[in-house]
Amino acid sequence: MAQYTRISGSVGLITLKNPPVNALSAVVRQGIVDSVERALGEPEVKCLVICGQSGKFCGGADIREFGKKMTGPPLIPVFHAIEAAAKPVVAAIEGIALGGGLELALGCHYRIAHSKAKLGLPEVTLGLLPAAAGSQRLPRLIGVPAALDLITTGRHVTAAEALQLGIVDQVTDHNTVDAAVKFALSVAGQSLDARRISTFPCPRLSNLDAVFEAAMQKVRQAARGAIAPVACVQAVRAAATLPYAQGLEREKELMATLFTSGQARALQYSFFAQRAVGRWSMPSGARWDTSKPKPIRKAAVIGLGTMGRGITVGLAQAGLSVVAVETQEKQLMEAKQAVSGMLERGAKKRGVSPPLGNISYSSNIKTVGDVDLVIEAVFEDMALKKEVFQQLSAVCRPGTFLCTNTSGLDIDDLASQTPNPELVVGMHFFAPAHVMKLLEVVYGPRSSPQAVATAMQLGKVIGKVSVAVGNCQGFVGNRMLSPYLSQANFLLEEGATPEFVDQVLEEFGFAMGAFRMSDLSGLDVGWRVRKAAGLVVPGKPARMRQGCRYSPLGDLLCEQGRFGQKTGSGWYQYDKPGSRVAKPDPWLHSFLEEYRARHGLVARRIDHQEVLERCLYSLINEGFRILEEGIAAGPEDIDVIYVLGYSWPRHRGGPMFYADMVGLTRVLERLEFYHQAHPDVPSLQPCNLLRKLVASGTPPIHRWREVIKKVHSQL
Ligand SMILES: CC(C)(COP(=O)(O)OP(=O)(O)OC[C@H]1O[C@@H](n2cnc3c(N)ncnc32)[C@H](O)[C@@H]1OP(=O)(O)O)[C@@H](O)C(=O)NCCC(=O)NCCSC(=O)CC(=O)CCCCCCCCCCCCC(=O)O
Ligand SMILES: NC(=O)C1=CN([C@@H]2O[C@H](COP(=O)(O)OP(=O)(O)OC[C@H]3O[C@@H](n4cnc5c(N)ncnc54)[C@H](O)[C@@H]3O)[C@@H](O)[C@H]2O)C=CC1
Repeated sequence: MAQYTRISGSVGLITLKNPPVNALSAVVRQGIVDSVERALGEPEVKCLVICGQSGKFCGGADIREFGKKMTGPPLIPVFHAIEAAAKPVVAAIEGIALGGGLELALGCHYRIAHSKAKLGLPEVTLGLLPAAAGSQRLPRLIGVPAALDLITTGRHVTAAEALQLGIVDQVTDHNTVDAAVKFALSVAGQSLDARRISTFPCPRLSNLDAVFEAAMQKVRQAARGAIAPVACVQAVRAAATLPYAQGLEREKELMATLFTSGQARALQYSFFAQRAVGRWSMPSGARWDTSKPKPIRKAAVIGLGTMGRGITVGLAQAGLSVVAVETQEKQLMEAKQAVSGMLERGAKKRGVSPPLGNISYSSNIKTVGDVDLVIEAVFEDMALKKEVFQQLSAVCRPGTFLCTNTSGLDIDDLASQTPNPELVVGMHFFAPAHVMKLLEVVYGPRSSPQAVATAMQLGKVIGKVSVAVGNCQGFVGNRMLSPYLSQANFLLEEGATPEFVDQVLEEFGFAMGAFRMSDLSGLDVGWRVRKAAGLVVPGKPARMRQGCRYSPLGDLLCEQGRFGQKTGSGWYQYDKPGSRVAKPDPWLHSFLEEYRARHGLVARRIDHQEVLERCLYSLINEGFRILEEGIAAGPEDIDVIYVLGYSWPRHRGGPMFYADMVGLTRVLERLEFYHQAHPDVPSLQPCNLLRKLVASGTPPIHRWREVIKKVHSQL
């Protein structure tokens, strides 16, 4: 609702009340209309202030209303009524003014912000544009280049930047509503002609075409197929070239296309999914709201390689004390330098001082005796990790949580090395660990709810989106990646090139195709895992293992020392080791031809559809198996992992959402088709849960859990 009160006799105060973020629901919109009307009708009222309850101005349109039947007054006329008011209306912005919230403020005649407030038009991140006149008012207020930046990126700006850009008129460190009331009284009675943004001409640009061409090129490059950023540029162009009323028409037209698009649905699903994963549960019944985390003040990181360094940075930046342990003296020195560099760069960006003093370095594991939690990040070698866990059990004080950053080893096996297996969980970070938002928190059968809650909470403290998953080889993300990469390799055997497979996957929206990604992460990583699993057996019939199809292509490249970018060659060639520019490699093409000839394989023409379907549907099929086994609690968990950890295009929601969009019947049919063609590839065999969902009438994704429960109850 919106509450109307009178203060100081002559100020009408409208308070938006819709927890948690005072979103503009139908009731709130109606409340604003009624309150404005009332204030304008009261002769004693000289001016109005609009604020939000609980220190939050407004989080924008109520996203939960999207896709439902529209009720209540639409936003645009509400904001026009405010702008047209004959008494000054001042927005008192505390906390947030986002999306429709900022558009509401732009409809007001003046804006006062608290110094800690954040403002922005993040609609593009939900697959939309600021269609409550934001795309038309903002360029008129701050000019085209700045508006293009804010609207196409959706970034939030601080109050200080908003003041500098001209979005707000005043910033206060004190009570914002008091400041706004004082300000409103000071301008009461003054002419409002120069305060109605919709009447402003858009500031002229001499190089208008060039500005928009450059903006379009930039968003197309970054968008990876997302349509909203493109529509945002078009809407701002309308503001720059058309009268306000016509610009609004164009904004509406563009919004209509976006609003009903699958991309907007996917992005809005993704928004809620990222919040839903925080409400985790375990098969034991333990849950987020019944398990209390322990506060972590001091942590240790063991192993300062690629991952340990990033994890140390993340912990120190969040204000924790960190003991960073590395046995190799040379590595320790290098790590210290690298970590300090990362902290300094990060601090410079945020305008704070680097928290170098939060970290103590050591080559002796005994120095971790007084920490609350340890994160082990030594080589991916079970024997070594077991040794480290035994050492930790001996030196850590009772109750210390022992976490491992393993990419896929058995958490329970590791836990068995300690007298307190309930304190052991996986904290699987993604590289670079201080940048990537995802954290898989892996519980074993003996992990306590408190250990899971503590790891989830620590993830939050260091700014991660944490997803709780069960223990199995590769957990969720890497396990699903395995059939995807296998299919990519099989396609090479059958006639495709790495360039073609990558092109199709990148056109779909991945930041990198399967082969460019493998070259970046290092081909030796998978090679070691396959060796440990007994799959790399020199001299064995190359293309079958344990009765299943197996491609040794990656192993053969590793045997040649081609580990990817780091060695200057892999699936592609690079100018020098470490270079990032992948170039097609004639050597690789001849190698593939010789390989096919050696194995009697005849190259055939493979089209886009086959590449996409085989790579994606085998990955999705594994996702259904994971749901069936209860390794992930729901499809949202898998989708968040893929969007945040594996560069799955956000505007496609995630693999399970994508399956829902394509249609489960279609996914099942195509998997059946490919499995018939490749009966020796078990990952193409549709799993029971997928069949069950189709048999139960292909319910929409938000109802899959009902069927998953039934699958469990039959086990
Ligand atoms: C606000 C935040 C920054 C807060 O962050 P934090 O404190 O970290 O808390 P969270 O966990 O994120 O959130 C807490 C809680 O709040 C829920 N929530 C947050 N924002 C919203 C919201 N806007 N609506 C509803 N609920 C919200 C969140 O889900 C959490 O709850 P939980 O899920 O239960 O845990 C952060 O939350 C944030 O960034 N929020 C999003 C802000 C945002 O993006 N705002 C923009 C919204 S879109 C908007 O405003 C649209 C417009 O401006 C234009 C609308 C015009 C509409 C006109 C429609 C015309 C259509 C024409 C086509 C017709 C086609 C046809 O013909 O049919
Ligand atoms: N590299 C990646 O992209 C990812 C790796 N991981 C996992 O993280 C772990 C570490 O991987 P990376 O950082 O890539 O390895 P890395 O090879 O870069 O670093 C490992 C470090 O551990 C040190 N070390 C070895 N034994 C030690 C001991 N007993 N005590 C202290 N330090 C010791 C080594 O000297 C080395 O510096 C592995 O389990 C890996 O599977 C997880 C996610 C992503």
